[in-house]
Amino acid sequence: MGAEVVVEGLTKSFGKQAIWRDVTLTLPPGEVSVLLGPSGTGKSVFLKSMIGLLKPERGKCVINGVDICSCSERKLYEIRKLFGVLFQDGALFGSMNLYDNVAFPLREHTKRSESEIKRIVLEKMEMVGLLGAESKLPGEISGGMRKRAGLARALVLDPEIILCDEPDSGLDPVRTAYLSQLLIDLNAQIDATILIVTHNINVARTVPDNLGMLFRRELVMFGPREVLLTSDEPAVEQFLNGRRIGPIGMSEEKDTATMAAEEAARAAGHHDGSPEEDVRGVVPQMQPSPGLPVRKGDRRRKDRVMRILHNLPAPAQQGIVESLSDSDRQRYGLQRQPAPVGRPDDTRPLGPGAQRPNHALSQESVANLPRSAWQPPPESSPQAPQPRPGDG
Ligand SMILES: Nc1ncnc2c1ncn2[C@@H]1O[C@H](COP(=O)(O)OP(=O)(O)OP(=O)(O)O)[C@@H](O)[C@H]1O
Repeated sequence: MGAEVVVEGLTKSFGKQAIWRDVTLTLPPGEVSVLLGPSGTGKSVFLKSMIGLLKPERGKCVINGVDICSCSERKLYEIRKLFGVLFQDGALFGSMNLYDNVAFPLREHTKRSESEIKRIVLEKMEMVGLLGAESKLPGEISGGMRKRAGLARALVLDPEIILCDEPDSGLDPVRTAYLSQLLIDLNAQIDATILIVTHNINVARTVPDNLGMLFRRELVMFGPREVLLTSDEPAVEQFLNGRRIGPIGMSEEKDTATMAAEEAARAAGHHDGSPEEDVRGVVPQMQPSPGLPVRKGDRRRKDRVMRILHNLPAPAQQGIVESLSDSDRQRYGLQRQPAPVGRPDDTRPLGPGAQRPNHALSQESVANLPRSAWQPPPESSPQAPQPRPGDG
């Protein structure tokens, strides 16, 4: 199982420029998480801080009991071996063919023989669908192939934690879907903890177990994907829907006068090309390809989320409960829920022509949810995590 990453109160600035402050989140072991955020909010800086390439001024990032923000260089070197990182552009060496690029970390960090290296390199290249392209130079292949080669290289040291910086950048929607599938398949195969940084809403909606967003130098939220996907937080709603109307502006945030002027223009009938439909709401999560094992992280995640279900906002509860299979419902002792009803108290204005998602739980449904922290049946999941203090 992948390692847990516990980030507490992390704060980073460059000189006088504050990037983000007091970021606290946990990447649960073996689960897939996505971090969203407008351009320039410091998502890449966050990834670099997690592997100790940048030093935050305050806070901790604890992996296997080691705080990588304050540990020795030697410890950091050891901890870094747990990571596989897919950088935005693949970060391949332009003068090396794909085989040598993928073999690089093995030659650099291990004492493996060339025949062992060959076995591992070919195995990972097969995993990402690049077998046969070993002798190509990075300049001779497409952007999607470069990403996959970067992923193969990130995998050769059998990482427990995989960080992906905008794996979709420069890829068309179809290649992005294939790459997303590859990451979910990988998670099913090796149970690694995965963090993906992206702007891609489709990836955010369909891939992760957990979803968070950076905005205005803070982590707006981080938790089960259903919480963010059904959130009424204006910045989240604007970002998910890709609208101009809202607190996010061209240079990250808007002043109130600009927001008021945009609202007035909209009210006067100006259509700015933003999508009519509100895409918020929980959609089915991407599953591993047929024939692959089920994701262990998925089971652990469901158990974890059911323990904290009663603490989550009602729309998120609704999304979680609706996505449970019949056998899940049995496991958690849930009755089939009656059809959801709309939320009468939500009267905030929506974008032009947008529909409010109908995702609130009825009072009767809420009454049917477990009232106290749920625990996995001991005989069916002996290794299920125990509730932690504060979970419920
Ligand atoms: N080494 C550095 N020195 C000084 N400033 C930096 C450094 N690295 C990043 N920054 C600044 O930190 C801010 C956040 O950059 P970062 O690349 O993390 O944003 P991002 O959210 O990943 O953006 P995008 O989505 O456009 O890739 C930017 O203003 C950038 O100029």
